[in-house]
Amino acid sequence: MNAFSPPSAPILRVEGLTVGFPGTPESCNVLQGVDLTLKSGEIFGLVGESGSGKSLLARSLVRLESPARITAGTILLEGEELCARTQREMEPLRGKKITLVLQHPERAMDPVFRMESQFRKVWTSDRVDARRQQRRFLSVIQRMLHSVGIADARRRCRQYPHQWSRGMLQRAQLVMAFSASPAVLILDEVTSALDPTVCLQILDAIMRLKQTRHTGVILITHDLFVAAEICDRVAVMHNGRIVETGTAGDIFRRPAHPYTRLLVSSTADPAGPNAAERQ
Ligand SMILES: Nc1ncnc2c1ncn2[C@@H]1O[C@H](COP(=O)(O)OP(=O)(O)OP(=O)(O)O)[C@@H](O)[C@H]1O
Repeated sequence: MNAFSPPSAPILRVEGLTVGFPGTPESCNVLQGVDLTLKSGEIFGLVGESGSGKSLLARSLVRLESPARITAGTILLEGEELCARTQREMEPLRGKKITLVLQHPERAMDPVFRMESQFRKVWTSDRVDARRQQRRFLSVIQRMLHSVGIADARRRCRQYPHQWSRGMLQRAQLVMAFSASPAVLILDEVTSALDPTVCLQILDAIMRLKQTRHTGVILITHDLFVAAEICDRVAVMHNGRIVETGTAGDIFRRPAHPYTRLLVSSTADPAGPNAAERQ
């Protein structure tokens, strides 16, 4: 699936990120000095056991860590430090430069508005050419929906969210997120609880959108098959730390850390039949 090599410019650099909940001792910080870099056009997988801190890391990167607190470390987005920003200073960046997409797409939709309106809401932006963008937004959205396998997009846009399946809503959510062309897109368990066919459609949608938009994607997943299939690099989290980072091939075929070995051995051949193609 990874036919395109990612360009090398790092757009996100996280160093020593330490996050804890007030009232708990420092030794119990949920994130304990996380380091990672993300390049433009790269899909970076984040795997690890439940409770290892993946979702808290995702929320911290968009500075929605509350009630937890960042106590140390830096988050550099295109060279800009995010940890020093107030919530108000973060608002212009969220959804535009850095976006977080969560598991339940139906919760992201307003049930009383047609899908067209849902798309229009995220399309409204402070871009210089916003007015012209508004005029052609429907045709662009329809083209993007078509590219992620949603046919008859014109009719579909006139429908309400409850008339779309969960898999379609998940793809709609991805189209919304990618349509703002953020530098960084964090996807937290977006393929969970979907049947395998829909899951493949979502993965294909992520690949197509990142290739056309050159977005750097952090993909959080419990599914090692998903990570092996789609990610350029994979990081393994354990007890609030990234214990190992490497290409999907390295992580799944030659795991170095004992926890990674345990994780991989508990899943039947996550490297899968396509592993050789990724080498
Ligand atoms: N209010 C809180 N006070 C203290 N600890 C908390 C609080 N909320 C969450 N935690 C802890 O934060 C840790 C990290 O949770 P997080 O949801 O980030 O894990 P995760 O790796 O995403 O798990 P999963 O894969 O199950 O979603 C958990 O161990 C959880 O117990």
